[in-house]
Amino acid sequence: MNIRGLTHVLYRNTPRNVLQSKIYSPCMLHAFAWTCVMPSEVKSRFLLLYGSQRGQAQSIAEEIADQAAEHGLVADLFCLTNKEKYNLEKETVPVVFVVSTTGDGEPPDTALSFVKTIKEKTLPRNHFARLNYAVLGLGDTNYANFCNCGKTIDGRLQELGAKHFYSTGHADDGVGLEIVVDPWIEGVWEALKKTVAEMATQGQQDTDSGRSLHNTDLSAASQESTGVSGLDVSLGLLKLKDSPAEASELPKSTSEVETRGTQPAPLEASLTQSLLPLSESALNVPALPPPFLRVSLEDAPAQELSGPVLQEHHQEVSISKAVQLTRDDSVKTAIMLELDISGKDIPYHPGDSFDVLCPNNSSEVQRILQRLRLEQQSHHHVQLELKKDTKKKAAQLPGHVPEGCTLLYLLTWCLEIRSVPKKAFLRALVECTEAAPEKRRLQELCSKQGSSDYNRFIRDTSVCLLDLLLAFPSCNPPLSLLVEHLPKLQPRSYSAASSSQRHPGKLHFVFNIVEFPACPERPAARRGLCTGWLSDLVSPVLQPCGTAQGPLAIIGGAAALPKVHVGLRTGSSFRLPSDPTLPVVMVGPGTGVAPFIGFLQQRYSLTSTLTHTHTHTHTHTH
Ligand SMILES: Cc1cc2nc3c(=O)[nH]c(=O)nc-3n(C[C@H](O)[C@H](O)[C@H](O)COP(=O)(O)O)c2cc1C
Repeated sequence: MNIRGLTHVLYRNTPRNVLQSKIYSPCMLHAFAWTCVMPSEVKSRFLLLYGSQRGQAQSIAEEIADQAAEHGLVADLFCLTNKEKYNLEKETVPVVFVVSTTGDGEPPDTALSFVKTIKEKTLPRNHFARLNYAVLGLGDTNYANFCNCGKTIDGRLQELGAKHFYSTGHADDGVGLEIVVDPWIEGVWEALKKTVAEMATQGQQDTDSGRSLHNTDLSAASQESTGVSGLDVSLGLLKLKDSPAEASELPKSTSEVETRGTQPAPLEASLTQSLLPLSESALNVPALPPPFLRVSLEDAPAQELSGPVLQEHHQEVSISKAVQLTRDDSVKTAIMLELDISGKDIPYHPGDSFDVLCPNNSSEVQRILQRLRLEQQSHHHVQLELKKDTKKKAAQLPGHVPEGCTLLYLLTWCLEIRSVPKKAFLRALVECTEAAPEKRRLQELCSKQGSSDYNRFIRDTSVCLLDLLLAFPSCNPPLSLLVEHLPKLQPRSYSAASSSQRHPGKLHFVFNIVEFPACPERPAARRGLCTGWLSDLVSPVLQPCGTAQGPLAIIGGAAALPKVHVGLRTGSSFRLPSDPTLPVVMVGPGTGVAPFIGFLQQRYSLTSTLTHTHTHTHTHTH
């Protein structure tokens, strides 16, 4: 029985709902039938052609040929110069080109004649209509015409009707060929196997339709032989059941086969997935930032630090009061905190702001430790050293990491783990990522071509290191990379919402608990770093006390008042005009009205400003 006959049997015996489900298309049945009748021990071949000046393209092509057997394929490997060995016009298998560029964007000597031939102006537009090919171009971005030979061959084959079966790779010797070459080779096998099968199916269809054109009797005989009776087809993949169908519903045209891509195209781009053209584009990725730190962990007994890294002007103060300003069903929870600054040197004025030193979220720290597989060493002491052979200019030990602090302390109080990773960090993460598609996506995100995806999926959604580690599970960076790339954990600043004249020894500030809802890039919702931490600090001591209009909760007795570290920010010029007769209009969004409360208390010695101002704000912001 021929392929078409077997396809027909499969088709007639496959339930309609299975066919309609798009899981098994008629086209697939056809391809499947082809694989059924193919002798399993015969390896599928493909043609592998290289053009090389100094041997790199040749050795990469040889490497591809060596790996082919592992994938059940065999490569016919030739240098482009050996034209008598191949015939692209008649080729019935996929063709892979590996070509470098030399001189000033010229083809290597061994590819010159091939390029000249395909550039021949007399060639018709459909000259290579049957050709399925992929190009791996080698070049160097330090030269003006990057990968020009690969691009020339690619462009001309397209003009002459050939089709890509796999995206073109442009590898840059300037940053390391392997950045593109390795993932390109890893991905080519799947595409090759599919294309080999599709071309074989196509070849068979062409043969069959050729036969039917020339011999109608043979066609009739073949249709007879496709009757179910007398055939015993048993397949594990498909559950066969009688279901009559017309032979005319079988795929007939070549376009049905050709329009199927080698991989299902994603519908939407995401943090981990790009769309065309980016997914097939050549990438300009930044140079790999040179590593400069050696980080070791020591299990030596030493005093463990606790609390933030303090500077001179930072002081520890108690939270003496907390008032929840909004009701539970409000869009945002607003809280006013009163700090007891009596006896401290914090000479603030309304219009000033001050820093609150907050730690990273402990569960995020734990999850990073887990991902780095360092949970067991969280209390080990971190030793930092500059790499002696580092190529980084003016490399320095990070000043924000205290000597000998523990790993837990480092991640809790020193590094901004929520910071949005810069492109250089993404570039460095590429090197620690195993899976080829993840590697490629990280390359895209740090590349020039992937800039808008970077903005959309990383910067605008405030994606942080942990989000990336979760989205790219085969990315396993060493601790040193985190210390090199994560910036110093910054304090968060708040405006004073009180006047020290009105509240001597006290400092008020107001904040909303910022919620970042879950999104595809960040599957778990999270709260603002400092506001989430502050609300956790006070919530155990908040006691409900609300009336319909008044505050809902207020901090309980003097016991167990939480402490925070703060520092006054100097140099503010945000002040009320000194002329008290001057009318002032104050406009601010939400908790942005905080400094105005201080101004009003200062000027009018108001006591109930907070609630009034808040009510007013509410009206305007919702
Ligand atoms: C003399 C010379 C000229 C080159 N000119 C270019 C060029 O114009 N464009 C480009 O992208 N790469 C250029 N390259 C980089 C090579 O294409 C790249 O190093 C490639 O990996 C070499 O592969 P091969 O050893 O197979 O020739 C040039 C390299 C050399 C040594």
